[in-house]
Amino acid sequence: MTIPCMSKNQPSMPTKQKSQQENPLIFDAPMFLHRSHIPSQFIWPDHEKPRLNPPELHVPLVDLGGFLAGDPTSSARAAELVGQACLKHGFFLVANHGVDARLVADAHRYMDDFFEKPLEEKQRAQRKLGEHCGYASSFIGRFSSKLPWKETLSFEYSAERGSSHIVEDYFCNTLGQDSAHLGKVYQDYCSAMCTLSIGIMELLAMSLGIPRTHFKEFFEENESIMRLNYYPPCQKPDQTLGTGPHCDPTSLTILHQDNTGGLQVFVDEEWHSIRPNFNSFVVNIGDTFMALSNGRYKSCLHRAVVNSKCPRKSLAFFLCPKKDKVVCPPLELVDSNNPRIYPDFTWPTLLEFTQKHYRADMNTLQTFSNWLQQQQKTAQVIL
Ligand SMILES: C=C1C[C@]23C[C@H]1CC[C@H]2[C@]1(C)CCC[C@@](C)(C(=O)O)[C@H]1[C@@H]3C(=O)O
Ligand SMILES: O=C(O)CCC(=O)C(=O)O
Ligand SMILES: [Fe+2]
Repeated sequence: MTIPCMSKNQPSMPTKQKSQQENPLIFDAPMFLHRSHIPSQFIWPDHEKPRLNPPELHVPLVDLGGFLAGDPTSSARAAELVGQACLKHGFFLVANHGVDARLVADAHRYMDDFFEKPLEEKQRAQRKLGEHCGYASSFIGRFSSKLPWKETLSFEYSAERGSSHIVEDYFCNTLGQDSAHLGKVYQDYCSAMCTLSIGIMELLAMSLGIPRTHFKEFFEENESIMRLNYYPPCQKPDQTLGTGPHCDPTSLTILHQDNTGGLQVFVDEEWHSIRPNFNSFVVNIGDTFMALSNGRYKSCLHRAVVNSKCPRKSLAFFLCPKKDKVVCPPLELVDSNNPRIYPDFTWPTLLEFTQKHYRADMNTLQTFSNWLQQQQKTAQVIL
């Protein structure tokens, strides 16, 4: 399958994973802390460098208490707030969300357990080129420039019947039995995120004026991605980024950031910070939901900045539909005034596009749509 040359975002083509010794640039953050400069691969272009003290974005705080208790008035109010946020920038906060505070605290605490392990232990879960699960340190070998100042651990969560131990099994099989406690916490955490996501999907449907079970049923057996983001302190935080500007290609992101701060959203032509709030989750819609809403709601450009004082941690749960689900907006959202914007696709096709052919940024969905239609034309010519 020939891939038309992508923009500069095209990741370096998959090559044999270099061993630690062969790879001249290992992102073992403490190594860099005592150097006066950071490696050039981590220095971002001037127009993308973070600015000091950005304005704060006042993101709507949606209280889910009444909705979760089944109160119709509170549910309608919550749906209205969600809809207003999604028409503006696609970001909102949820409070009284029903997720156990101890579980959130453990999920953060256990991140330290993992990311403070010696590099060779973390590399037991080394992410392979072209795959989306595993441990990655700054994506060395995957991208050749604009490397993010972060380490990540990503793994799959499935709500399908019979997959209730998928996260625990991943930790045990990948990191060994002494990481079983990590697997248990993140299994429970992902299960709580799944429940919260399905509730938010009801509110999104209500806000779009379609049956409240529509998206709930679409995502019932979701096969989602959990990502732990660990941003080590950086001595030149004004020269690099923890996570580059992007829209999430996924459907819905439920993010919990620690009290350090660093999440920024691009609204009204300017980067805005989102103040940390340990008792709430940051929720944003992604490209796949933008396609499901036929473009009514926009997935929003965001990024993460780092600092020189302390590490920053965030937990991102990316809701994704079951592999065989076709991403196609409900008929209520398509008419002569609102023609289809994006082609039908399945999530695995978009995911593979971001893992093998295109570094997710602010144009992923449109670039993917163009690529998919080109592929389909090529296939028709061959047949
Ligand atoms: C499907 C995904 C790809 C990324 C992780 C999830 C959702 C967000 C994507 C990402 C964070 C967008 C910015 C670029 C990226 C490479 C990163 O910085 O991690 C993206 C993730 C990825 O491709 O691994
Ligand atoms: O760490 C953050 O605050 C944002 C991370 C993010 O956007 C992502 O992982 O997609
Ligand atoms: Fe993101």
